[in-house]
Formats: sequence, structure tokens, C-alpha cells
Amino acid sequence: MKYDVVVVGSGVAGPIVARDVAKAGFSVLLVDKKPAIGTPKQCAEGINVNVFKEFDIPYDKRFINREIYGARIYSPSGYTAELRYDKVSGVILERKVFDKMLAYYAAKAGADVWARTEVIDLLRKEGKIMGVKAKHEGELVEIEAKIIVAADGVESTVARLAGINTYAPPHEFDSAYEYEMIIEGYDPDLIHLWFGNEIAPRGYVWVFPKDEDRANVGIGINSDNEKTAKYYLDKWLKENNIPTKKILEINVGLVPVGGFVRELVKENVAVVGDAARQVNPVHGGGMYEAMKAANILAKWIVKALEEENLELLKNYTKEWWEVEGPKMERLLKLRRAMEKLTDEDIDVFVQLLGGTDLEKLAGGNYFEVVKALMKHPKVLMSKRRLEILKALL
Ligand SMILES: Cc1cc2nc3c(=O)[nH]c(=O)nc-3n(C[C@H](O)[C@H](O)[C@H](O)COP(=O)(O)OP(=O)(O)OC[C@H]3O[C@@H](n4cnc5c(N)ncnc54)[C@H](O)[C@@H]3O)c2cc1C
Repeated sequence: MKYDVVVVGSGVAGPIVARDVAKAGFSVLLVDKKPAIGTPKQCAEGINVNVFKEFDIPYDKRFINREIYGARIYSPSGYTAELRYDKVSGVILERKVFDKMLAYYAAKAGADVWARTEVIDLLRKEGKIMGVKAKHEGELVEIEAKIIVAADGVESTVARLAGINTYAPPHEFDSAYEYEMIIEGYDPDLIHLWFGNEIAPRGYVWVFPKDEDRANVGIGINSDNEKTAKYYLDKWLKENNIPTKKILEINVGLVPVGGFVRELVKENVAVVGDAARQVNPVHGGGMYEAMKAANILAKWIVKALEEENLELLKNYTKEWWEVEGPKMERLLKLRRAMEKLTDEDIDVFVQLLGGTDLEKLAGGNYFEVVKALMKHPKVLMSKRRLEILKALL
């Protein structure tokens, strides 16, 4: 079996690469170890509404669970800041359908798609990487390919097999735990985020509404914490008197929030998405970054195949670092600064920040916001707060 490209992993990044390369007329095989692509989900399913246009994905009601108009954040003592638009700003997806439909779009563009196919090793001949070895419905198969894409998520093995250094220490990952459950009393037009060192160390608790009374309710905390994410989520639910007898799903996962990969390509293997730690380090959202990187990678795969020059693949690393790298480094700096905040600091900042400030912070465009905060008496009076902010400039 021979293809131009084999893509390992059909989450978000993989199908976008497969679709774009197949569209250009090259042969592509997209594989995933899951028997049903998209299931189970490991996601809160929130994404900015602009992605559909940017990545040419139909705005299809089959996977758009709910339209969202903004966000409300809560400080440890209960101060809130809100960002509310009069038009749709984001959506809560149904990822089980979304991921499957992305694979369907890849198939429609010409790619072959195999579910229940787990890549277990690289295929090497005379020291060269020639493809992958996989278990396809329990049978061992060898798939030859000119280019291999490791889109195999946070626990990626394929990039490492090729010698790409994807190591990051445990502190650069969040541990996430989530219930899809019945929950009432939260404005279903907004996403809700709670911050605080006793609530969610380093991270936040989220309620992402999927219905008036159904939501993904989850938490992300630093994965090297001595307590578990489940411990903190259950504590928060109990302290807020939220009944936990109607739980429809439990989702667990790791989220990379740092540890970006310097060299994204080795020989004819490229890494993309969570496997390459391409995730927003402040809010832990990875779908946008996975699609953005997939887009860049697909462009260079097509060029490399058209010009029969695999060296061109290296331009993916260069372009990703030029286009996304600076923003990601700024966000990482912001994440590290946020880790130093006490609960009192969070209370102060939430009182001082407006909705648009929050948007700028989450997108990494924080210079103006930080400069304005530094002039406020509540910040000026605290040498420590001032130093945390100064380090961001
Ligand atoms: C609890 C939680 C909540 C989250 N919430 C959000 C959110 O609200 N918004 C957001 O943008 N991001 C969120 N994220 C992050 C987001 O889910 C990921 O960033 C995104 O899915 C990354 O896409 P990907 O294609 O790189 O990897 P994945 O979506 O993880 O896909 C990787 C695929 O590879 C397959 N695979 C792995 N190994 C092999 C193998 N050896 N052979 C074949 N197939 C293999 C897996 O089965 C999987 O389908 C959340 C993550 C978690 C854990």
C-alpha cells in the first residue's frame, strides 16, 4: 500500500492536513485508532466563530451545539467581568460529530480514511523512514508514504519515533477533568470561567453551555499538582451546591500549555496540533492553533510534493514560528505571570479589567492593557503586582 502522505490522527489537525493535501491532487491516507472518529471527546468544545470562514469549514448545524455571545469571569471573592457581544462570537461544538465531519470532508476531497487503525511504529528501509506500521482492525499492515504527519494528539508517539523532540516537563501540561451534566442557573448565552488558587490552581473552572440546562463543566489545573483535577472540580461543585446526580459524560485529558516544539520536521515526518504543543497557554484552547498549523503544514507538503523536494517541508517550522510563534511566546509569558497571582491580586485585576481587556489578554495583545493597569493605584501601591506586570513588557 503506497500513498504520498499518511496522516496519523483524525482529531482536528489531521483531517485539515488530509483535506488540503488531497484537494491538491495527492494521495492521502488518514488513520485514527478510534473505532468511531471523534468518540470519545476530550474537550469542552468551545471555539471562536471565525474559524469556519478562516479554515473553509461549513457552518453546519449538525455539529454546532450552541451559539455563544461572550464570556463572564469570576474572581475568588465573587467579582465578575463580562464580555458580551450582540452577535455570535463563539460556538460550543458537538466534537463527536465535528471530528467525524472533518474526516468526511477529507474523504470527499479524495483522501482515504481508516478508523480503528493504530500506528505502532515507523517503517524504515536502509535507515530511511518509508512509512508506518499499523494495526488495522487487529491486522498488522505496512503503509508506505513519502511524507508522514504526526497529528496524534497530546500523547503523540509518532514524532518521537522519528526523533523530533516533543519533550516538555509536567509543569507545562494541565490536567483536565470534565462532566457533561445537567446544571442550572448560568446564563446559557455566555461561557463562564472561575479563577482562584483554591478553586483551580494555575487554571480555571469552566461552564460551557450546550443547552439551557446542560453544559460541559470542567477544570484545568497544573498537572504537577499534588491533588487531582477531579478533587478540585468536585470541591467546587459541592461548595456551590451544584447537584451532581445527572452526569451524562466524564472526559479526562492532558492539555499542553507550553513546551512548544522547536523543530517541527525531521526528514519526511512533520508534527502538528497537540502533538506539537500548539495550544494557547493561557486558556488551553488548542483547536484553533491545531487548524492554523495544519493549514501551514498542508501548504508546504503540497509544495514539497509538487517540486519533489522534501527539504521544503522545513519551511513549515519556519513559517509557524514566524506567524504563530511570537504570539504563543507572549501568551506563555502571560501564563507564567498569572501563576504568580494571589487570590487578592485576581480580585483586584477582575475588578479593574473590562470585557475588551479580557479579549486582548486571551489573544496575547496585552501591552496596552498592562500599561493601563500599571497606572492604577491598587497596582501602584503593590511592588509585587507592579513587578509581575513590568515583566510582561
Ligand atoms: C478536557 C479538555 C477540554 C478542552 N477544551 C477545549 C476547548 O473548549 N476548546 C479548544 O479549542 N480546545 C480544547 N481542548 C484542547 C483540544 O481538545 C485539543 O487542543 C485539540 O483536540 C487538538 O487537536 P489535535 O488534532 O492536535 O489532537 P486530537 O484532537 O487529540 O486528535 C488526535 C487523534 O489522534 C489519534 N491517535 C493518537 N495516537 C494514534 C496512533 N498511534 N494511531 C492512530 N491514531 C492515533 C487519537 O485517537 C485522536 O483522535 C480541551 C482539551 C481537554 C483535554
